[in-house]
Amino acid sequence: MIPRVKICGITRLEDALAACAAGADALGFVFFEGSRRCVTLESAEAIIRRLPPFVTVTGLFVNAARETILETAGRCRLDAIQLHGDESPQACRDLPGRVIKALRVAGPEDLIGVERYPVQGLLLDAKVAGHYGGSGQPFDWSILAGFQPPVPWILAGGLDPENVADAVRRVQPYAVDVSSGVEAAPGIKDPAKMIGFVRRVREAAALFSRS
Ligand SMILES: O=C(O)c1ccccc1N[C@@H]1O[C@H](COP(=O)(O)O)[C@@H](O)[C@H]1O
Repeated sequence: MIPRVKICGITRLEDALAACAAGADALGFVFFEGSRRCVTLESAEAIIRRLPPFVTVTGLFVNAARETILETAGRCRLDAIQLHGDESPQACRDLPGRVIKALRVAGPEDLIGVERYPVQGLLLDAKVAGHYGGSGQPFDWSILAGFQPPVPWILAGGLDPENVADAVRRVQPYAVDVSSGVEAAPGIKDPAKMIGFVRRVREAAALFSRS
């Protein structure tokens, strides 16, 4: 299977269109004021309105109020909601539509009990003190040996064009999610890095399927 690619932390229309041209399957918008990639509702709405069809739009939230998420999801017509804070399984259940729960991972103990989350996808990001995510740090992928959650899972955390092929080959996720690794500066994407990232994912998956 070829992993889907989500490029997260979009703040500008030109970056969104470059990500789509590079072949991203999904784009992510960070609605968390503590992030250097935070986008306003108005900007996100304006960008999303200009996107081509068949590119999925995800909104990222950190411990946000349900009403805030619902309003943002409605106005931006989000296809999926990514919860990147300390949201409980019940908070995930209380949201409509497709929900992705992000988990911060440092060791095998962080993978225990993931089946409690009633979501359509799980995202694994590095656990880094002082960060809810987007740290640009990878975690030790070897802890994923034998990881078989009941829903599709997404690998995130410190991925970039140099390491993503190795990641895909080693852990075979449903999707990969990248933010820092394809940036020129926080919140500013680098078109060449996005092209390289998508290409490496597809090449790695093609090689894997032939071996
Ligand atoms: O990007 C952020 O600033 C951010 C803030 C708070 C929670 C999550 C955030 N980003 C997400 O974290 C992962 C990994 O990002 P990176 O590739 O290591 O930079 C990804 O899903 C980002 O969208």
